[in-house]
Amino acid sequence: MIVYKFGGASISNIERIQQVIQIIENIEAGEKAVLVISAMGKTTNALEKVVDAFFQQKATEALQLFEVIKQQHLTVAKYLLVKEYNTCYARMIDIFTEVEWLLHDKPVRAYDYYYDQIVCCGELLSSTIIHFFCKENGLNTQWIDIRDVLLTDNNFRDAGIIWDITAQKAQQVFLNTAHSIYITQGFIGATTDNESTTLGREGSDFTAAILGNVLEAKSVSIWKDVEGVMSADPKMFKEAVYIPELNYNEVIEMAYYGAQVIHPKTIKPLQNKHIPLLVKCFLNPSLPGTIIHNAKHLHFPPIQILKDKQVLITFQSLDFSFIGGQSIQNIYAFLNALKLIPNLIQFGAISVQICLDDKAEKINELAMLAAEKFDVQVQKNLQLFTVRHYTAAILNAMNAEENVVLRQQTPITLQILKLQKQ
Ligand SMILES: Nc1ncnc2c1ncn2[C@@H]1O[C@H](COP(=O)(O)OP(=O)(O)O)[C@@H](O)[C@H]1O
Ligand SMILES: N[C@@H](CC(=O)OP(=O)(O)O)C(=O)O
Repeated sequence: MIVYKFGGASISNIERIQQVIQIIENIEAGEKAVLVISAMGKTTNALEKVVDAFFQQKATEALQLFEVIKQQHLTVAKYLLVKEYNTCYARMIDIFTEVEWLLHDKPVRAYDYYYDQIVCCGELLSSTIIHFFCKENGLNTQWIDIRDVLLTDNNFRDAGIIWDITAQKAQQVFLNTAHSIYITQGFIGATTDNESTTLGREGSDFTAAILGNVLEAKSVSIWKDVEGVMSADPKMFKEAVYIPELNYNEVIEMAYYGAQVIHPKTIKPLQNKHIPLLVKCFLNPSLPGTIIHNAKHLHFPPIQILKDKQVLITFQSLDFSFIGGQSIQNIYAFLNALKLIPNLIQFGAISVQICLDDKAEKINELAMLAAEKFDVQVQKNLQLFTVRHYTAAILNAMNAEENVVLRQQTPITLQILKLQKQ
């Protein structure tokens, strides 16, 4: 069994979908494969706007925004399909209708619940189109609604996987049937009450890793628009170089510090079962891509990661007492309650500074909660720049940087938090 994940960029237009079909056609005969599909292009962003309008009780606007998404998907299906168009159309109408029914109601539950019920249709639609396009091209694919397999808790928008039931269902669905190529959705799941859930933005990589784990896949490949994992985002750093081989440790660090190429939750399920992760280029499938596995003693180039929209919170004791175990416990309790993960922490005698992603509402809540026990200061509009495996030249250049509010250095990792250029 192999798992392939196709992200939004790989299916963002008709030409790219045609390229993806060639990759699927090249899967070796007799090999079982699960194809995990994300929503096309920026569909999830567009669906988020539908959710916002619906939740603000702007029903007409929500329906209009949804109509645009509908037409875009119908146009793609119409262009790609002839024989299979009617069946595909009927399936798409079912998906549209489910959302439209909901949009005609008034919101009575929490925002996150509606988010998941609406946003999940992006992956349902894209996977339906790809499945029928495979059939149109003579491939005998089987479409699976992942919501019947990947079961989660009801923590909408960041649902937690119920691993044992998911493993059992995945094995029943994907291993006990004669089909060889399955098409399913990334990013979405369902509760045991059949309510749709999502796993967090960009969560399709995680879905591929979950399925790889429970199906004990030979490998998981994620198909991207880059040659493989690079030493930095090539859209931001011209000097970025391709890295042919990485280990799980390095990638988990990169993802944690904000490298956007792989979702941070992807590595653990694969590392736990020693399943290699391949990052491959859909624009040129013959390129080797990057292999991520258990390798030791690798030599890495300097790896640079820029994370925008950071905030620095300084918690200072109210009475000049030292920051000790109890105060740290209090701060961690606040962070845990709000599900906030620090990107950087620095201790002083009577203060502690924590850098976090600027999720405005949660940051305000954190500041309010902590104000009872600390003097709290919040500094916004910051950028976290991390370099792993830095050289002397990089160290000098980073030491010369201006507008730095925090700096941290270990023998491997150098980080500066600086004012974001407006
Ligand atoms: N270290 C890195 N190596 C390669 N690509 C990176 C890196 N950091 C960020 N990226 C960006 O990740 C993009 C691919 O990821 P993404 O667009 O999220 O793919 P998808 O939507 O297909 O999952 C690349 O176009 C690149 O700009
Ligand atoms: N469509 C979802 C899930 C996802 O993983 O997408 P992509 O593979 O395009 O990053 C999102 O945009 O968040």
